[in-house]
Amino acid sequence: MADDYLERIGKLIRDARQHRGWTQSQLAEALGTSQSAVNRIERGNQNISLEMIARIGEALDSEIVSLGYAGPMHLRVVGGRRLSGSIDVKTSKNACVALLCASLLNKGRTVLRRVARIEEVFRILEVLGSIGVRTRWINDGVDLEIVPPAELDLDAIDAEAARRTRSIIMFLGPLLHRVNRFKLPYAGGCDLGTRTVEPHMIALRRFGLDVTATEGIYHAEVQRSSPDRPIVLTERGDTVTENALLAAARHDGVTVIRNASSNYMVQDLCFFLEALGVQVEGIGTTTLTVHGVPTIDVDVDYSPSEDPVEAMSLLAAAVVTESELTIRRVPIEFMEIELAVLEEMGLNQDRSAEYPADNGRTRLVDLTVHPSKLEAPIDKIHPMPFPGLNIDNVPFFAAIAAVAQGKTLIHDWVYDNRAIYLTDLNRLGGRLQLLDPHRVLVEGPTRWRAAEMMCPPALRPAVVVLLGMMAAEGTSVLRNVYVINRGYEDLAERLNSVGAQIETFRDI
Ligand SMILES: CC(=O)N[C@H]1[C@@H](OP(=O)(O)OP(=O)(O)OC[C@H]2O[C@@H](n3ccc(=O)[nH]c3=O)[C@H](O)[C@@H]2O)O[C@H](CO)[C@@H](O)[C@@H]1O
Ligand SMILES: C=C(OP(=O)(O)O)C(=O)O
Repeated sequence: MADDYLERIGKLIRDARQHRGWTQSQLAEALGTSQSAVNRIERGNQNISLEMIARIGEALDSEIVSLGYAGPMHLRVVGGRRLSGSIDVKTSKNACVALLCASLLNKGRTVLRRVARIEEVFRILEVLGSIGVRTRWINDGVDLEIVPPAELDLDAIDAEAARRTRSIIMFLGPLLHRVNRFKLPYAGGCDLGTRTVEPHMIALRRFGLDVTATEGIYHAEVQRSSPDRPIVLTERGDTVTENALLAAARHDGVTVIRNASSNYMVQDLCFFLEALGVQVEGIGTTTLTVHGVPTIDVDVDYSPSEDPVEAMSLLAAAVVTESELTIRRVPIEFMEIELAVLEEMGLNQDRSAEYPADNGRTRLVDLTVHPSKLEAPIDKIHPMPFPGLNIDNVPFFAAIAAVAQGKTLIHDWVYDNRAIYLTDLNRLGGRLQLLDPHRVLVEGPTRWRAAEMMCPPALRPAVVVLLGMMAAEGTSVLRNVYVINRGYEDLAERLNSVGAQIETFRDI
């Protein structure tokens, strides 16, 4: 961009900011950057991306600089490049959304450290903001502060934001302690086939919540009651376990939850509840005993842990690009089975000594992946609830199997649609055969070729396609990557920092 152009944009931004009555620091906070960066932008001394112009336009609600915010975001990938160096894993989407919902339990101020700046979190923040919860990014946009109002304004709920996430379902647990009657829009999220919320209703009914669903709205009525015996979950699902925990946290008494998920996000939520003064026994097991407290009013400061699925994604990026890459801050307990399978496939990797995550509980390692000659595994790849191979990590095995010698059977029994989207890799030269909606046979190795295509409407398969593009020589285009931004913060920029060449652009 020519310098005078930068200066002109800088002036427009300054005018729009002043028109809004904001200081540079306030704008910086809204953008998650520093005051000095805003100052440089306004003086035209900072190269500024279309992406940043779009975000400023959005923050200032200004037509003048909203030019770049016209359409969906796309990625242009120059593939065939080796990655090198090291990259940090960010905090997990799934813990962050659960903790945001959990903040509704607390009358006090909640601070969550190093929250991933991802679309899924933004949607929940929009919903929280619409019902009167004050949220703001602090410490240069790194941490989140959440301050609830005395009364929530549930009638004002931002239904559009709510419908774009599935996590909104986790409002039910906390809300049943605050209001006797409320409405919530249906939960949305990725298109992965049928994902019922029946297990949530079955668990929460025990606390006196009755929900009828009509025309895209859940109508909730609460006549608070005590579960008189252990709650047995009908599925060992993550968010259903979290919802039961959230309901139990402010239930005046002891609640036992059986067939609970002990997955990473559930553990993070348990640690957070403990910080709120709710004792939880059995963390990491399938029976959780919750000593609820009727009123929670504490100023709490908590650091959610790192994302094992992001760790798996970065590992898969290294494997398909035949790179040597160190992935730092890997929550090893939640990657062990994946790594054991990959070792059997021939992956050459080494790990640092373990060290604690900022929550003081989760164990992390730095993992270095070396270029390896991989063979297809003898047994099929299939997920199980933790401690099994993580359901969200299964799609990454499709990309890895594509570079391994031989045939790998991937069986995603969990989701109706997800395995189907993996066959998008065929557009990039992959040889994947869909045996039925849940099983794909991947034949490797692959001679990748560049292509232009739409993102599949599911987060992990979309990233798998991106990985294929990174492996393919030439320039590929991946269109409409909102679904990736739902779960990954600045993925393109971060991969570029270790040697990828991915450009983000928008239709203007
Ligand atoms: C915000 C969040 O944390 N999302 C995660 C959570 O979603 P969430 O907890 O919403 O997962 P679902 O309730 O949709 O469960 C996933 C699928 O597995 C099936 N199922 C699940 C458990 C079980 O014991 N038996 C069974 O059949 C469900 O019927 C469903 O089809 O868990 C999923 C499964 O780990 C992950 O993919 C999501 O990333
Ligand atoms: C399926 C996923 O998430 P969600 O439950 O948010 O749709 C995922 O993280 O891969």
